[in-house]
Amino acid sequence: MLKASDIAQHNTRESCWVIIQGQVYDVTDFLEEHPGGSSIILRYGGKDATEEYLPVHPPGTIEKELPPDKHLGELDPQSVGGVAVTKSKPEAATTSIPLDLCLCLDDFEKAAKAVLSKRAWTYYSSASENLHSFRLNRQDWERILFRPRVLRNVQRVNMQRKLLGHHSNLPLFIAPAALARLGHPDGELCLSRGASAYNIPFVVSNAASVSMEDLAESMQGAKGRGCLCLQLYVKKKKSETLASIVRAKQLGFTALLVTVDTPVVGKREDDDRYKAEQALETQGPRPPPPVTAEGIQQSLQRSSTDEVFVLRGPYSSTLDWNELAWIREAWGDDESFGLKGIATAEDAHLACESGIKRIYLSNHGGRQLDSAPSALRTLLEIRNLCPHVLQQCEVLVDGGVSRATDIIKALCLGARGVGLGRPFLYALSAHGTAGVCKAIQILSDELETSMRLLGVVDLDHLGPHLVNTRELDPFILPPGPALHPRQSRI
Ligand SMILES: Cc1cc2nc3c(=O)[nH]c(=O)nc-3n(C[C@H](O)[C@H](O)[C@H](O)COP(=O)(O)O)c2cc1C
Repeated sequence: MLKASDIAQHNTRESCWVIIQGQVYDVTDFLEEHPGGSSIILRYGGKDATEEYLPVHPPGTIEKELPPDKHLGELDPQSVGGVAVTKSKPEAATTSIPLDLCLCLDDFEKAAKAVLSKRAWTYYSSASENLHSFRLNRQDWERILFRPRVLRNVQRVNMQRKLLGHHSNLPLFIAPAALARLGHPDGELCLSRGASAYNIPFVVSNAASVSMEDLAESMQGAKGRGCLCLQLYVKKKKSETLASIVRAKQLGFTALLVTVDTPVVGKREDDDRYKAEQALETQGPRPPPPVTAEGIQQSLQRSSTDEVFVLRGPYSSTLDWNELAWIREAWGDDESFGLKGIATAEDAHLACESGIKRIYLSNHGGRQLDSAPSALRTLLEIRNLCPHVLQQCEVLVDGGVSRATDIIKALCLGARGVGLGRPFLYALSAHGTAGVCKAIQILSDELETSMRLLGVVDLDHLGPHLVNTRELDPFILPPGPALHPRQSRI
């Protein structure tokens, strides 16, 4: 048993120990490898990090990441009197907008903002650089107008659709978003319960804070209700990627979507600023680097060769079209395999040419490359330059969706289904599973009403004749010579 006062001595970069759920770990060698940066660990050096650790790591993470000899033993509970245990700050407000007053998805955003910690709000709401893509996502849906038809019998409406290999009650799914436990103690379980209750697909993030096993178990018993798919980040270590694929397969996940827009993590300044503030608070200001020609030269050289400098995040920056082959092979079923984060007609065409059957158009909620197009613009580009993709592949879209009318517009233009990320994170943060269920119910009601008002009773009757895209058309590459796979590779 280790004494709290002894553990407290190990609070530096040279020797850093943390307590998690009564167990003591030496994380010194892991500091630089930590995907969330070293400063957050250093903040808890020599202290109890349980409250910080639990919401953002699935069970077993530390055991998996650290060699067994870094588990130093148990904390002596008798000794705790002297240990400086860092509690998370009481930043969260206690009031929110009551569920009854959440009438549209934007209400959940306001409700969540009122209850989330600064850290959680920052992580969920942030987007990259000037937020151009983030804003475009929302604005572009508004630039499409409907061409509603009248005098039709719209009494009965069919909103069901086969989506992500699943007979879904609605043409929408829960998009993968990491760290749901930052928003609610049950985290992603709120999402799996909601997906199951409403029989829609849930694409689980590869960086989820609840294990795939627990999510799969939560869906059991709800026979045929909802389905789980896995979003895959290809990690630098191939073995980690393979392990995720094997686990998902064994647990009966029905589809695999490889995220391809994240060779590095985008520059989200709100997140970076939050981390810098935390580091400043605990470690004080860092001395400025010496400004000499030699020093600058060295740091430039380092930044172009040193992986840690160049690559933001733990993801593979070498993933290319050829490397996809082993991932497809490991998954073993092309019908349920897809790519997430396609943003041009060329790449959609290339994917289709390589036999990929599912293409998910997305700019990652504006969190990756700023000024990347909205999924809606990519969809319009595909319509112009390689419309056959819409026939040969299941095309999914996401980004900035806040209304069922946005979903209908996407479907009219050839998308098979539409994902929502932040709206569900906000719903679970404000009201847990009940919030997620209410958010889906709102979308379902809006969908039914809007289809009737548009004069359509079945999703299969939606088509381009029902929308006016003129406002966006001037910004979309016009139809031209057919795309060639080899040209596309350039
Ligand atoms: C907080 C947050 C975490 C996310 N985590 C992931 C992730 O782990 N994997 C992934 O492929 N996309 C991730 N995304 C992107 C979403 O899958 C989706 O593309 C995006 O949220 C859609 O935009 P919306 O939030 O406006 O609906 C994340 C988005 C947010 C907001």
